[in-house]
Amino acid sequence: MNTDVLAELAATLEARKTAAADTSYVASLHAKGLNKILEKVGEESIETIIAAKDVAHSDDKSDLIYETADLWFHTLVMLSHLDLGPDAILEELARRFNLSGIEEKANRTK
Ligand SMILES: N=c1c2ncn([C@@H]3O[C@H](COP(=O)(O)OP(=O)(O)OP(=O)(O)O)[C@@H](O)[C@H]3O)c2ncn1[C@@H]1O[C@H](COP(=O)(O)O)[C@@H](O)[C@H]1O
Repeated sequence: MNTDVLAELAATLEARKTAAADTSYVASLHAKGLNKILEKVGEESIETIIAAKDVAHSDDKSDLIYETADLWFHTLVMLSHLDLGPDAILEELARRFNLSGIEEKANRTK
């Protein structure tokens, strides 16, 4: 797995926070604000679900890969808007290694 891609994308997203909205899609999302970013996350979530459902009727997974990439990308923009990067999420996933989902849920405080 290539986590360098996430790190490189996160660095680009950070740089785009101060870029001009007319030349950068990411900067245009930041300029429109959190509601617009969340709207895109919701839209891409639905498109990913539909693509996943469609895989059941076809061997072609290319749409699912494309839509999941759109979803991950917009989720990273959301995190960046809120001053978070993929590292925090990767650390949380790593913390859960060797912890069963049932045990993890029982230990949740929220
Ligand atoms: N990975 C992506 C990426 N994935 C998807 N998208 C864009 O996300 C948008 C989502 O597609 P939609 O069909 O929903 O877009 P849309 O219909 O125009 O959206 P609305 O106007 O309806 O809201 C498209 O404009 C895609 O080009 C991305 N835009 C940018 N990146 C990365 O971010 C970097 C910085 O991008 P800029 O800020 O544009 O320079 C790029 O170099 C890439 O690495």
